[in-house]
Amino acid sequence: MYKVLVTDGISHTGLVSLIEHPHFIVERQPTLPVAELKKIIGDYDALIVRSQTKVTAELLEAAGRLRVIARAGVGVDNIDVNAATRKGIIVINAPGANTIAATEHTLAMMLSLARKIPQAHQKTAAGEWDRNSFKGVELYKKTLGVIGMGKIGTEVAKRAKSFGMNILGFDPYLTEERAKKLGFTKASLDLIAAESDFITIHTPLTNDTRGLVNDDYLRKTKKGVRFVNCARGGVIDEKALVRAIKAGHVAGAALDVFEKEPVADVELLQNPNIIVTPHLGASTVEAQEKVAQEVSAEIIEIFETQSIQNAVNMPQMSGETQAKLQPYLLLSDQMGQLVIQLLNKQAPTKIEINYYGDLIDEDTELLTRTLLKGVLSYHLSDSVNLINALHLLKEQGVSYNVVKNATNKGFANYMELCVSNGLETARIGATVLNGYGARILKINQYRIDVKPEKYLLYIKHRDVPGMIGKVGSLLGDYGINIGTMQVGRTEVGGEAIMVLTLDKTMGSNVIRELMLIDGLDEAQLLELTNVDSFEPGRVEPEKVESV
Ligand SMILES: NC(=O)C1=CN([C@@H]2O[C@H](COP(=O)(O)OP(=O)(O)OC[C@H]3O[C@@H](n4cnc5c(N)ncnc54)[C@H](O)[C@@H]3O)[C@@H](O)[C@H]2O)C=CC1
Ligand SMILES: O=C(O)CCC(=O)C(=O)O
Repeated sequence: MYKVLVTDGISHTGLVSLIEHPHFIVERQPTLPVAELKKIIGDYDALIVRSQTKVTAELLEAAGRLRVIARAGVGVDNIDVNAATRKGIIVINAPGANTIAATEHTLAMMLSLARKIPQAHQKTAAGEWDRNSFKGVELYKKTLGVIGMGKIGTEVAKRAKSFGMNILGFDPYLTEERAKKLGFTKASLDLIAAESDFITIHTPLTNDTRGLVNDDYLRKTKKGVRFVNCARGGVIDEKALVRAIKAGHVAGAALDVFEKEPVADVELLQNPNIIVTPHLGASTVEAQEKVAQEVSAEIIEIFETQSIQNAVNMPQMSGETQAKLQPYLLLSDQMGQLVIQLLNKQAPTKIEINYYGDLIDEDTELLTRTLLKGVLSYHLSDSVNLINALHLLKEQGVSYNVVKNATNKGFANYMELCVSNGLETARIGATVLNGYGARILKINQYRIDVKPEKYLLYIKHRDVPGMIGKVGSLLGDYGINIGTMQVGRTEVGGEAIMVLTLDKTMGSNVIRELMLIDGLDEAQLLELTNVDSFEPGRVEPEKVESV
């Protein structure tokens, strides 16, 4: 028998297939703090949560037999996916099952904002008959800027169009053709700011989208613009939003999600031009049944047939293949993450993967998917997984090609990932060294030898004396410790690169200062999401991995 623990408010009807299944015992608990959950989690094989339960690394330490964590929804930001992956626990979600609920909530919020319905309700319910204070605006013939044209963004835009709105959409994966086909205009963020009367957010919260709507962006928006956020708190800088509303530049905002939930910020809650709901986007009977049905079916499938549909991390592999490919999986994901950052975070149109050495005799499908997932996850976040990476690639119109080369590159195994957007190309080559672990051996045309770490500083410069000292001393001035440093060049005195591993992140001000160094052409902080940051004082033993 498999024991499943269900926390948070998950639909009973949606769980019926699991409850009635002879091989499963389902037990329910209310939302529990980590300390309480820790005491019981060791008894369970699967855990089903919504967004309130925090599935932390600390909790997972106590989860001795847990094989599956199911998020009855889309965003898995309440789950430490890296910690789960490290423990070999599959994390699944239900993408798409709450799209309509979140879409309709967004429209309800937009209409409520336009017509001040919550404010009018409050006054009328209190016994006042005030017909003067609540004059609204129409959506008809207004421009709606949609930031994030994935499942929800697209559905919102379709419905807003039927209100007679003009739609401007921004998404790195939105093509002119798709926008045209749907009757929208593909726009830049700046065009959305300049033209929109309403702006709605539908992106996940990523390094790129955190604080996307900040003071700078708000300054570029049209006076009187109204914001809706039913995606993730943190994409809009709440303090900046309140400032812009108080200054009379932004007319109002409708927020379902917040930087910190439950929200307690009185500046937000008591502002007469801001309306709020407590993260209700997915809270419909239908969506809750559907997300619970989807994760129940998936849990049954995983335990009964070992097949996985919507794994957010990686599928469980068995036996020989797992042992052979395991050392390359993390590296492949890291290569994907790095290459897209080197491509200046532009969506790719073409990807080429080359395998050399021992790898050409293996079934590299899983590595290919992991490399592609690494590339796509920069923009698609939790929506992309090993199962759907190829499908999403096709959907986004990105071509990819895999080549197994009989020649070797002087290493027992070697992988090269090359990504292009039609104008620029970025390339990463890497290997797993027997006894030493993963190494990045090539960035674009330059040879290097770098162990992947959380923060990598990539610098392009002229190969002239003194460059290393200038960079090192500037970082020292900011208290940024350098872990390792590597240089690579194609010819003496020509172009060169420097790659430094850093013990902590750095601000854009440091990058700006680096760029002032004579002979330094480019400086970029590359960040890996699947590596823990270095803790000062901790000596990292070299991992001995078999290839
Ligand atoms: N309020 C609520 O209860 C709910 C909130 N959500 C949240 O809504 C968000 C969107 O969900 P879906 O549409 O299902 O996901 P999706 O993966 O289908 O769409 C997300 C889109 O955002 C785009 N994107 C990523 N980075 C971007 C950037 N920097 N600028 C512009 N676009 C960018 C991606 O390319 C993708 O097309 C997620 O964060 C999800 O967790 C989803 C359901 C309910
Ligand atoms: O479970 C919920 O109500 C939250 C839904 C959500 O935010 C998501 O699916 O990403």
